[in-house]
Amino acid sequence: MTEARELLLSRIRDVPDYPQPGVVFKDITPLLADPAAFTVLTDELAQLCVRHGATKIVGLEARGFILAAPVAIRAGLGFIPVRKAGKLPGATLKQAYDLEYGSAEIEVHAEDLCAGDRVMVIDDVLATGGTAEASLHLVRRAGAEVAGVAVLMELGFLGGRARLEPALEGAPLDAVLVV
Ligand SMILES: O=P(O)(O)OC[C@H]1O[C@H](OP(=O)(O)OP(=O)(O)O)[C@H](O)[C@@H]1O
Ligand SMILES: Nc1ncnc2[nH]cnc12
Repeated sequence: MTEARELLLSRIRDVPDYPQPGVVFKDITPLLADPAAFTVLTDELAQLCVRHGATKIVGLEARGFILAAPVAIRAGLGFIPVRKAGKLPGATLKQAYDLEYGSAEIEVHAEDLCAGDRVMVIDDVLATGGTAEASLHLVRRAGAEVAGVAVLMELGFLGGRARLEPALEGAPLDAVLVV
């Protein structure tokens, strides 16, 4: 493992039985509090966006926002928020999905994405893949193309990559860390 990955891994805290028994929650707040680690991560994700020819960055509420916003600035691209339902004021597209500990709906402003956009979706964790899968459906329903999905951490034992595979339609899924 590279020094950069070791640094990132060391800044992720395992919280057992949160938010429900049997779940090990991957807490990224120690990483966010360390400017060196946060910078390493931002640079790595921004490089992926450039490599995959993205023209817009989508961040997934809420932890995805924290990572995607500095990445968008670093990559020189616009940031588009995908929010939990009921938060965006304009006309939206909405998509329901299941995640490791419940179910939810996400939305995007329909006017924020359009044909010709190549969208990189950024989030902190890929667990079951439900959130990322729903976001890819939103991106395509808005008429845009998927450049890729990039996450800080893939929880390999939950099989999110396999679930996401059909929705990727050949676009890359990059995880900085696989645990
Ligand atoms: O792969 P999945 O099983 O869909 O899980 C991954 C999603 O779960 C977490 O978000 P959560 O909905 O808990 O929201 P938060 O970022 O607001 O804490 C995480 O930030 C991912 O978005
Ligand atoms: N185990 C987990 N830790 C952090 N975020 C998550 N999102 C879904 N599952 C998660």
